[in-house]
Amino acid sequence: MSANTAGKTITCKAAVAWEAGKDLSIEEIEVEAPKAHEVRIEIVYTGVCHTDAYTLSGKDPEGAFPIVLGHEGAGIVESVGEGVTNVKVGDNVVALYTPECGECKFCKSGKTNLCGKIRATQGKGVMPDSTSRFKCKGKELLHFMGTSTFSQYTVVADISVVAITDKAPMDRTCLLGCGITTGYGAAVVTANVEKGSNVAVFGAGCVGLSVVQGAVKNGAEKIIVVDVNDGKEAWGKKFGATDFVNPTKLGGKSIQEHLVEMTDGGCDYTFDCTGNVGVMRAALEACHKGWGQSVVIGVAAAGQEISTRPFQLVTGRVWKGCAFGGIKGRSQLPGLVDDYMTNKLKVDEFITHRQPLNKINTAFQDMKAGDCIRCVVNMREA
Ligand SMILES: NC(=O)c1ccc[n+]([C@@H]2O[C@H](COP(=O)([O-])OP(=O)(O)OC[C@H]3O[C@@H](n4cnc5c(N)ncnc54)[C@H](O)[C@@H]3O)[C@@H](O)[C@H]2O)c1
Ligand SMILES: N[C@@H](CCC(=O)N[C@@H](CSCO)C(=O)NCC(=O)O)C(=O)O
Ligand SMILES: [Zn+2]
Ligand SMILES: [Zn+2]
Repeated sequence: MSANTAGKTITCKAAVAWEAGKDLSIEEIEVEAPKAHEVRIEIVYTGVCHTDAYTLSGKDPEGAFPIVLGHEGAGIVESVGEGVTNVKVGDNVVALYTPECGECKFCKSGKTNLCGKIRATQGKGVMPDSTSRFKCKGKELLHFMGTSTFSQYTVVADISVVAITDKAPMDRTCLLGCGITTGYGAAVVTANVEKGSNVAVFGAGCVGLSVVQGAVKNGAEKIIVVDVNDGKEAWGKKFGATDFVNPTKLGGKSIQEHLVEMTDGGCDYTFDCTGNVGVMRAALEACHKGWGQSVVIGVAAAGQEISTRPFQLVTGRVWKGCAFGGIKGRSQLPGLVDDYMTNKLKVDEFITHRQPLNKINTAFQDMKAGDCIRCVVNMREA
């Protein structure tokens, strides 16, 4: 493909979100060649994340339409624009919605994985030069999170892509583009959970189970999964959780009170993996006085706000949050792929459903059903 298509517009299939709240539509779209410091990727597999559904719902203040959603993708570099040195044609890659330029104030701070270089245009759904590479039926389509993996071909900034070993199966590594890395990184990098800690994880989806996996890796002693779905008890145990609590079955006692009792004063670390602001409050208040830390990972709808008594913070609890687990994609993702390849990181276990591109709306339905951890979409089957 690359010999014939470099420098030309490619026509391919993509799932287009024409408007908020409507199903995606499989369309033929035109994908322009990459400009300087851009990379065109054939997306081979993509996961579907709750954040895609969140933006499609219309509750994302940055969500605009029509758009090509998707941000959990793996594929092969088809062509590169002028000046691209970090990847080459034929490389197996993972798209990064959290880029890493290595040069901006954020990248150089050593304090965060957030990169400022292209965040403004990324949030507006355009490439760094403020234009789109996608067209359908004569209309421009917006990019999503700098990745747009629901297209058979996409164009990303060179700082938004990382090459990984071609020995790793792309139908698994796509999940390192968001869900698994996010939860695992939140435990291992952002919280840096200490050996012997008590940990509570609210919400046992792909993100929460990945937090469990990270807490196990760091030697946590008690790992309590909190979920309203009893079916998640077995999932939590599969990943190494020691306890499970269904907060709706506490006979009127609050979940924070229950966790404080279970842990002799409160958890050392808690994680919100639900996106529910009431849960975020409970997670903070379940922390141990003096040192407990609560990490917000869940994404809440526009207009939602968190609250607690300031006394909770005055008495030493810490409220923080992270995107992509605090992981720097270009520096750290290849290491996670190696951990997967050497059986140190579970990835296969998260895949409960698979769909072809032409059934991507079923993948969204799968995701919303209680028995789905992740659905992987095969982009070559359309
Ligand atoms: N910050 C980031 O970088 C980042 C990355 C990926 C996903 N996210 C967000 O993380 C969240 C989780 O994603 P996911 O894919 O794991 O979702 P998911 O829907 O698969 O899992 C959420 C789990 O929370 C449980 N839950 C719902 N309400 C609850 C409640 N009141 N108390 C306890 N449990 C409850 C559900 O039963 C489910 O098991 C979403 O909000 C998503 O948008 C954030
Ligand atoms: N546009 C949304 C923000 C959504 C959000 O917080 N996204 C996370 C990644 S979620 C992946 O599933 C993120 O990367 N945040 C940091 C950033 O966007 O710079 C809103 O405004 O609510
Ligand atoms: Zn995501
Ligand atoms: Zn940067």
